[in-house]
Formats: sequence, C-alpha cells, structure tokens
Amino acid sequence: MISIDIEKKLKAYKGVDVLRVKKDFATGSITRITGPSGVGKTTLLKMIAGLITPDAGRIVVDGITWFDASQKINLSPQQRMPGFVFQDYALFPNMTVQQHLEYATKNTAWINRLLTIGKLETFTDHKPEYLSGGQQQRLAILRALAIKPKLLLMDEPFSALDVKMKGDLIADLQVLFKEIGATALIVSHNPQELDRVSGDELEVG
Ligand SMILES: Nc1ncnc2c1ncn2[C@@H]1O[C@H](COP(=O)(O)OP(=O)(O)OP(=O)(O)O)[C@@H](O)[C@H]1O
Repeated sequence: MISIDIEKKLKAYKGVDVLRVKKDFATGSITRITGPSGVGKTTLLKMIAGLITPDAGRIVVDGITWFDASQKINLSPQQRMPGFVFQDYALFPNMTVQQHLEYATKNTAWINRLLTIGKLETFTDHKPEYLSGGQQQRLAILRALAIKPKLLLMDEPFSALDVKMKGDLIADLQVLFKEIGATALIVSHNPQELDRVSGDELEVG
C-alpha cells in the first residue's frame, strides 16, 4: 500500500497555487492520473520519487516512511528507487539501447525479455539519436522496468506510440507488473488509453 498525503506550493500556476494530494494506492494496482496541463501531475510523481520535496505531509510505502515533514524524514531517490518514465524520456545520449538496460541490471534473460516486449531486439546497438520517437519512448519504459521496481511512476509513457503498438505494449506491461508485483501510477491525458487496465483514477487539481 502506498499512502500519500502531501502539499506543495507550486511556482507560477494561475488559479490553483497549492497542490494537495491525499490518496492510498493498493499494492499491485494501476492508477491513471489525470488533470489539466500545469496542475502538478509531473510534480506529484517527482515528489513520490524524492526528486522534489513536498512542503508538508507524509508518504508511506509498504509501512516504510519515505517522507514525513513533521518528523523530518526524507529518503533519497536512491533509497526509494522507483522506476521512473520521464515525459521527455531522459535517455543517455552516449549509450546504446543495450547499455541503457545493462546499466540498470545484469540479468540478461530479463533484458532480452524486455527488448522483445518493447520490440527493440534489432536496435540494441543504436544510440537514442538513431531511434524514432516511439522507439525512444519504449526504451525509457524498458529502462524503468529493468530494475524490477515495486513502484513505477510513468509520465505520459505512451504519447509517442501508435494505437496498435500501445495496445500490445499495455497488455504485455500488465503481465510484467503482476509478475514483479509493481504498483503503477500513470499520468495519461488519453481517457481510452488505460480503460481496460487501470482500476483507479486520481484527478489532480
Ligand atoms: N520544484 C518545484 N517546486 C514548485 N513548483 C514547481 C516545481 N517544479 C515545477 N513547479 C511548478 O509546478 C507547476 C505544475 O507543473 P507540472 O509539470 O507538475 O504540471 P503537469 O500537470 O505535469 O503539466 P503537463 O500536463 O502540462 O505536463 C508549474 O507551474 C511549475 O512551474
């Protein structure tokens, strides 16, 4: 169970200037996070990952306090180690597809399985600049999964994929999430995208 009750004053957002989120996520659940542009969806994911510090509140994951403003507990991103798919992918320009995955894990069988799921088997020696937008996005997803994270934070992870690729990938990811026992929080603007897999929705703002 992931229990979040946090507040953060946002810089320069008209109308709503404080982001408040109070929500419990069941272990193994997939939640779609929605809300208008600029409301703080990315900021929320980054606060959970430990990349941005909330002003107040608590984050408790499986009984472990990751953040507590009043008790001054704030685990580092390395201690939290979620899988994170950034909206702009944040790939390493000088690393090939294979090196991105090997940087995260030494488990070759797992790497090969991820490459198959992401349909990147024939691109293992390509660097990001020689990949299409959709291939880069799939690599960002595979890299996040390489560490078999218990928590996956995904920021618009399917925005560059065509409908068929997206459908296939989401079906495969569902199986993988179950297998590794991951809880997923997925920011998505597209209402149809996660209809069949996401049991829950969190509307921010
Ligand atoms: N570290 C930070 N501290 C406070 N405010 C921040 C911080 N980083 C970003 N913000 C502000 O938070 C607001 C929301 O940005 P954010 O990227 O979280 O929105 P979003 O809902 O993900 O938007 P979009 O759907 O367009 O990606 C912005 O106005 C931004 O200036």
